[in-house]
Amino acid sequence: MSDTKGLLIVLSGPSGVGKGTVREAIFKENPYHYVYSISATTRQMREGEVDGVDYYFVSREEFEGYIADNTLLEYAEYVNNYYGTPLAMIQKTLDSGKDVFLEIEVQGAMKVREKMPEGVFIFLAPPSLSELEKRITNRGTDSESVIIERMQKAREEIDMMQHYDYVVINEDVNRAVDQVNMIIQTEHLKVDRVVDKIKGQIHQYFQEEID
Ligand SMILES: Nc1ncnc2c1ncn2[C@@H]1O[C@H](COP(=O)(O)OP(=O)(O)OP(=O)(O)O)[C@@H](O)[C@H]1O
Ligand SMILES: Nc1nc2c(ncn2[C@@H]2O[C@H](COP(=O)(O)O)[C@@H](O)[C@H]2O)c(=O)[nH]1
Repeated sequence: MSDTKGLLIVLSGPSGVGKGTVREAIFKENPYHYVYSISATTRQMREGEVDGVDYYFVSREEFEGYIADNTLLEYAEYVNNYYGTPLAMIQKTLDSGKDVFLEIEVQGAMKVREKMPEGVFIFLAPPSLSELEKRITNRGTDSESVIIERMQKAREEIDMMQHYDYVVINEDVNRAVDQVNMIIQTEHLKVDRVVDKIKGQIHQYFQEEID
């Protein structure tokens, strides 16, 4: 257990906006500080994806078992598939002082906000809907009908950006990465977090004297 808890960072926004791209760049710059929360999903594995790295790919029955057993922090049904955040690693990682990154859609992010309002909620927005469609299409991972469904969802999701702490427009990846980094730094420096850290250090000092 660390004297300061890690930060829960929720990066959300429509499919194809670039959440994964931005998160990967941030992890590359600072590989030891962050832990990525690997979600469970019932979606078919895409070419190049690895089970246990990109997602835990499970059947609908398995996923419904997680729901029944309450082992998910949140879950949502998105374009005919379940997606959910396993709860077990989140608290353990935050207690160890590391920041946890969740990369999830909007319904799930709002559920996390209810349960863990101390998290930092960042909405990644596209420069325009036409650019979003271009990105999903060029990624080449989804059929035409799925792209239409994802774009329909995107319109609803963009409407929800006002419920986030921060909105970052991902026009240029490097600029978006800088802005997310700046948000994380700012959140780490917030008074209550710094006070908690000092309290933890003082407590540890006396603990060592007592021992
Ligand atoms: N700023 C950008 N400019 C142009 N293309 C981008 C930008 N950011 C990401 N992309 C591209 O857009 C596509 C979608 O990005 P990515 O897979 O990271 O999105 P995502 O939000 O994680 O999607 P999903 O939620 O479906 O997993 C990728 O091909 C990526 O290379
Ligand atoms: N509510 C949750 N949403 C999640 C989770 N993991 C991923 N996602 C989001 O789902 C959509 C579709 O993802 P894709 O990999 O099929 O393109 C996208 O917005 C993801 O961010 C989760 O655990 N919970």
